[in-house]
Amino acid sequence: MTDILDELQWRGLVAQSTDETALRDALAEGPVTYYCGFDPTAPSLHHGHLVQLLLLRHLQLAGHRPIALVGGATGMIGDPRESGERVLNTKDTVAEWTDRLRSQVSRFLDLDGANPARVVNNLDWTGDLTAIDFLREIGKHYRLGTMLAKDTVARRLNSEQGISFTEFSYQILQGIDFRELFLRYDCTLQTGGNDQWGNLLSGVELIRKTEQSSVHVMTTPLITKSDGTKFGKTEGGAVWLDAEMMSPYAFYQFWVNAEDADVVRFLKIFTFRSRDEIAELEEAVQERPAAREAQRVLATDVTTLVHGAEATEAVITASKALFGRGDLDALDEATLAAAVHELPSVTVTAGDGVVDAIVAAGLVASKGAARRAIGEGGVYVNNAKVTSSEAELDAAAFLHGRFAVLRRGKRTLAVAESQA
Ligand SMILES: N[C@@H](Cc1ccc(O)cc1)C(=O)O
Repeated sequence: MTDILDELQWRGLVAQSTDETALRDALAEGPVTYYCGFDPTAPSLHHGHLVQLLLLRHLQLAGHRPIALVGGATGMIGDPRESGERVLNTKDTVAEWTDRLRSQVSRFLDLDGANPARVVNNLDWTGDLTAIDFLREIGKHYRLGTMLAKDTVARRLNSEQGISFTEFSYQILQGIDFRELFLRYDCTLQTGGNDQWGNLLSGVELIRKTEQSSVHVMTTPLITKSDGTKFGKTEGGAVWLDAEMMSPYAFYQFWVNAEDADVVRFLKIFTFRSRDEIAELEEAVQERPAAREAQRVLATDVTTLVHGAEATEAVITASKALFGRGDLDALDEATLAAAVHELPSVTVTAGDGVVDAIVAAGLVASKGAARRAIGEGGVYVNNAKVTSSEAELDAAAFLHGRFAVLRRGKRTLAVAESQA
């Protein structure tokens, strides 16, 4: 069996760790209990959390014991971020989002078997902690100099806005969590994004001081794109894992649009494909980039992982149908709505001319160009070739009474939406 740390390093999932040799030995010796925390700062996890979930899963598949922590307590405080002080959410909101995250993370881990995952909420041990106990029993172990030197704190301290005592204290809460999980479950490894380094060490130091034990941390690198733009930025903000916040169709599109220069790196990080499979896909990128095989594997695997096989199949069927390789009539309304959601759109009334619609949708520059395109046989409504410049979008053209898919040539799409 390959060394799991080697495997994770090969995948590009490791940025830094405490004593690498000791960690490697610990992972080789037997099952290690490890954890990663997720704060309810939104109703859903996103692409950044996905990296952490994959790391948890890889370690679980290698026989180790995961704990996914949801931050019912830390979510009420807020991890200091560079952009400034957070607005506190109500306790009800935090509780609701914590529940949602709990069920989301559970889907990525095996809750049964020989090394089942646990899902815990840090409110269970932080909720009843009194201010006096917090200051006497925990606060005494924290040196102000160390706390102030933490990257995120230092940056905020030097910003115009500064940092509240509330957010400044966050690192202690995360330290308490690691110690609690160490005491309860013999958890000896915490993982997280590289921006979490300071928070991870908080627990390492607390456990060293109060339990005279040494534990490990390991971080994942920030995922970057080769063109320098931010990974995971879409029109709707983040790449959400919740199907209500980002349709599986849009989710699939995000991955299938990965650049050739990024796709192999993303396959290693976001899929469970083997070295051989990835080597083959790498060759495909070099030899047949236009076929986008690697991108399709990436998008299919990640969408299947997050939304399941059935939703993924529906997405693939829909995107084929949009481009004329399948039956648009067969798509259910929700799938079709998701599929046309990101297309340029024009609102029309039944009876409007195709020429006007494709001009308004931006598929052609002018009415003259529209007539020429139709004359050349390059305009389609719902995949049927338009044969006359006089053609109209009659009521029957609107799928589910709502959408007519307009296409210019092979690839350029728009949607005409029927006025309600
Ligand atoms: N601070 C982490 C979340 C977290 C919360 C509690 C923990 O014990 C660990 C991690 C983040 O913002 O991503």
